[in-house]
Amino acid sequence: MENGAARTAPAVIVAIDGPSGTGKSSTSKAVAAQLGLSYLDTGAQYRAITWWMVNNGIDIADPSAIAAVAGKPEIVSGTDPAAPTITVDGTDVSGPIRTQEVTSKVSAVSAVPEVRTRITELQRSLAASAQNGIVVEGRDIGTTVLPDADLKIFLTASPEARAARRSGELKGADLHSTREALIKRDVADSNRKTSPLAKADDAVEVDTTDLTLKQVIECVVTLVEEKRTGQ
Ligand SMILES: Nc1ncnc2c1ncn2[C@@H]1O[C@H](COP(=O)(O)OP(=O)(O)OP(=O)(O)O)[C@@H](O)[C@H]1O
Ligand SMILES: Nc1ccn([C@@H]2O[C@H](COP(=O)(O)O)[C@@H](O)[C@H]2O)c(=O)n1
Repeated sequence: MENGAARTAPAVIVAIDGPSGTGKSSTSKAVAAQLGLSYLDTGAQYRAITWWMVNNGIDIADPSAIAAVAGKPEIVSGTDPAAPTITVDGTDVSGPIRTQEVTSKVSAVSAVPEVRTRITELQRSLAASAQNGIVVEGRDIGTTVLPDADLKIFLTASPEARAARRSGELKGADLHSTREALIKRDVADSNRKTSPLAKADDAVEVDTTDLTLKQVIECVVTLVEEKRTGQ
């Protein structure tokens, strides 16, 4: 049985979207592990294709150059929440996709429609093959990738809270520049033409500004369980 959990509940598809640093990855991973579901970090997929573009000398400022090679890299995501993996052409890129260079270029690459089509196909295929269900987190999961998800959550938090979380993670990086970088990425992701960062009309919004991570996880687990029992 997937993730080692003995379950009898029907498969459930959970979409978790929101801006950077709202807690999507931490929450999704923990909820999936707790409920015996698969887990997919779609941001890691966009980061992986960006890493490949940078590594292959593709001009990130030229959408047509990106589009021309969008189908080339083979991106494989492992969906065990206890040990999620991401490879490009067989190489483990879980570390390199978190560099400042990739973070600063990912919004430009993910805005290219050919890239989105390619990555969306991968995401739908992984969701369809998750036997017990899956938690998929990103920016457009509830609106575009899985519009029929059983439960959609949209996480938010103030820019100040998000910057404080991120600078803690980056070992005390400057709070002001971290906040500016987060906002810049959100603006780019929210304003692209194809499948922008957006809350689905039927998503439940959870403001995590004043919640601990544990409280957010409990809140989402409760929402999933209510969905499963038809409450
Ligand atoms: N409610 C919370 N309270 C305090 N810290 C939190 C909370 N939620 C998440 N964090 C911390 O904030 C940081 C960012 O969280 P996480 O990576 O889960 O966010 P994200 O929305 O997935 O970000 P991104 O979209 O940029 O990948 C992590 O260090 C995480 O431990
Ligand atoms: N569904 C998604 C998920 C992510 N992106 C793009 O990837 C970037 C990195 O995402 P992280 O969650 O790892 O921070 C993000 O800024 C988006 O540009 C996306 O477009 N759609």
